[in-house]
Amino acid sequence: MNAPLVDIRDIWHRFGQHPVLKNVSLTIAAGSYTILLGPSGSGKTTLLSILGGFVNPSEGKVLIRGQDCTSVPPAKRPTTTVFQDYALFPHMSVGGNVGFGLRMQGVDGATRAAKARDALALVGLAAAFDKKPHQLSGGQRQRVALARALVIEPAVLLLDEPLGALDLKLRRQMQDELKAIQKRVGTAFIHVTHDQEEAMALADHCVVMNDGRIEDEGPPERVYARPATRFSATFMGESTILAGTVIESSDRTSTVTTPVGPVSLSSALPLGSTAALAIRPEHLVLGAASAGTKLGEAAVSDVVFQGSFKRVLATSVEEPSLRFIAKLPATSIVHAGDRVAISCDTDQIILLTD
Ligand SMILES: Nc1ncnc2c1ncn2[C@@H]1O[C@H](COP(=O)(O)OP(=O)(O)OP(=O)(O)O)[C@@H](O)[C@H]1O
Repeated sequence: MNAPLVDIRDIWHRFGQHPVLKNVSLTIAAGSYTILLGPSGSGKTTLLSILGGFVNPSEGKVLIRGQDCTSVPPAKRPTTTVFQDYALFPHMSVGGNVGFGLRMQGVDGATRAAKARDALALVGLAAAFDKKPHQLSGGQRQRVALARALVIEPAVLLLDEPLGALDLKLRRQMQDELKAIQKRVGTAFIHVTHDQEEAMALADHCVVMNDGRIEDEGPPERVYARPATRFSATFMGESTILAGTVIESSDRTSTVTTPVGPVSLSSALPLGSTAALAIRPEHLVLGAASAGTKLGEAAVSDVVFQGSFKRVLATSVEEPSLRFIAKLPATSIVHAGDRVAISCDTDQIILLTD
């Protein structure tokens, strides 16, 4: 197997007494798009700052291309960071901004201008070379920041909430562009966000962080379909969670008591252990009799039309603290106040390990 481009080993980080990263290890493959996803305070930015050389970890190592970079200052390591506020120089032209890093490296003016033009072309802004940052839109300024980072050809590009300042529509547009640019240049991107849709749209490799630890990591399709933990199942997309105890177990099957009655699974689990089951919204069936697992009756509390589908919230009649979250076709006829039978395809029940 090829050595990873970035190898993060056993990182702990404390601000004062407070540990914000707790034994984080992670490898990043060359050419990959990695998303660090997690709620506010989970340690994403701290990890990115350690990768960029802005923060020295309390313990652990960062190797880039096999070299120990843990204590190497930002300008001397093969990484560049794109910050959320872009940090463009307002008095300098777009071309000057993009060529700035090369100027710091002592590259001559003609080469700088040529490389800055190429980098601007790469992000679709060739015509903006002589403009000033204030003449550009938010999305364009974001692309200038990206060109400025890419022009110095880093091995790893670090992006801290790069789309955070954009409105939702532009944000989704820029996601497509970011992904296309990353594939074009082939540089490894490591991108911090708390937006799970952004993670699913962009990542080859998604790292779910919670309270200073990595909860789950893998291709977003895998993290979504088979989340490793309960946190991952609720943070990367939504789930209905049923918690219970294993009351029957054989070589290949188990039965778990849940607030809505016993549920059989095709996995062997230790008798008496606790289990959490997650069901994705698109796998819940409302109303119509289903051949799958019956989950009792529920009262529909809210129906939200979302264009291509309806998001339905319903409260279990058997266990009022249990809330079902379902996603139904936009044409479904369902109203708040309806009482419906709930079921799901047994094969789609996700067993969570924590
Ligand atoms: N310079 C600092 N001094 C003290 N505590 C800090 C410092 N920077 C971050 N923290 C704390 O470390 C924890 C992790 O912060 P971090 O910014 O890494 O999280 P995050 O997941 O990136 O969150 P957000 O999405 O809000 O930026 C938080 O509890 C934060 O308050």
